[in-house]
Amino acid sequence: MTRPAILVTGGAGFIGSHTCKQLAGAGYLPVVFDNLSRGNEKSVAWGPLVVGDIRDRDALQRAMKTYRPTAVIHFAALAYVGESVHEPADYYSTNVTGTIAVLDAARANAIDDIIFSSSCATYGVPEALPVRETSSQNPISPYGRTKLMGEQIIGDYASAYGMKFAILRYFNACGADPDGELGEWHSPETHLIPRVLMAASGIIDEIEVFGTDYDTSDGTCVRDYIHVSDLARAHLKALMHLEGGGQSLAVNLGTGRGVSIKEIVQAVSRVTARSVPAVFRTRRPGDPAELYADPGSARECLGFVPELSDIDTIVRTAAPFFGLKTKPTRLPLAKTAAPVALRWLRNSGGGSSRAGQIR
Ligand SMILES: O=c1ccn([C@@H]2O[C@H](COP(=O)(O)OP(=O)(O)O[C@H]3OC[C@@H](O)[C@H](O)[C@H]3O)[C@@H](O)[C@H]2O)c(=O)[nH]1
Repeated sequence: MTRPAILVTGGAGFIGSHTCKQLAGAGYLPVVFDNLSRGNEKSVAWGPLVVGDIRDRDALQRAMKTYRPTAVIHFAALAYVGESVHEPADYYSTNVTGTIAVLDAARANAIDDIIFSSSCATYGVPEALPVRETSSQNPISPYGRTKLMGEQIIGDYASAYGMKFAILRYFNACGADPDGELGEWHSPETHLIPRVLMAASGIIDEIEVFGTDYDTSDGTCVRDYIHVSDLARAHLKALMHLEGGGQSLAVNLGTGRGVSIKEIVQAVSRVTARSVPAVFRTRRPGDPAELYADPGSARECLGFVPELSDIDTIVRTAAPFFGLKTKPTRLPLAKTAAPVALRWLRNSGGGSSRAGQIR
């Protein structure tokens, strides 16, 4: 029996690749559509790779005509808050124009089910904690605005053209595949947990902690860290929800628990038995002091509960990718994870721009 194909834009990226692995495990064929500008070709291992840019409407059409996907999971985007402030044109072009092109291609091919990567960045500085889906969305960065616009455009397409959507608002994605087949490597790497691990392993000299004077329990920023394999599983649940005739929805994907930067540094030190050199800096512009989700809607609507998102498990799964051993664990970590990660670090220059090639 042929497996139903799912078009996964951005499937060579961090969350996209972990989702492809789970899609394949559940009997789907993930067809990755990615321009490899930030994704990694080595992360595409569970289905075909179409190298193309989401703004290239012809390439999208060709991919859909070739593989006949039954749904689209749309990850492809630029996703650095700081960069979006300095390069808004790139962000509006890729994240907004690109999303419209993906939706138009889906519509032209009678694909009704759309799963969209959104972000807690759409809420801006939250009016209350935990952040509920009904909280007002006032993004404070161009990145956050592009994601909110994406949500609104999808909503309008759904109303007018009979499409159905699952908008998933991620909190802080982190960790790595527990089997050691996939990891987190962004280039440049700006995210907290990978950088703390890089400081622990000596890849960088120290972790810079941005702000120690916030109104939080220990003065550092608090975030809701959710394991990437949990996020991937939520996408699978969202897909099955839509396939089963479920209604369109927009839900937070978080744990409901806030963790401070200091607690992250302590966890890395504890789990890897390494000291983590840290220096304290002034606040990073645009950082809300505290962000954590109310995870209730995802639980009620999708039956989704995180399973790997305690901080020690997050650190244990991510650490091998930075050449770090961890204290004994129940998780079956693959022995090959560290060399793969180190190879990625050396080759972090990234991919090519062979628009529209299908392999
Ligand atoms: O080197 C660092 C990196 C980060 N941090 C701090 O650690 C916290 C987490 O920062 P990260 O950059 O990992 O993540 P952020 O919370 O800024 O945004 C993240 O979550 C929302 C998503 O939509 C964004 O795409 C993602 O980057 C922030 O308070 C940040 O200032 C440091 O103190 N030092």
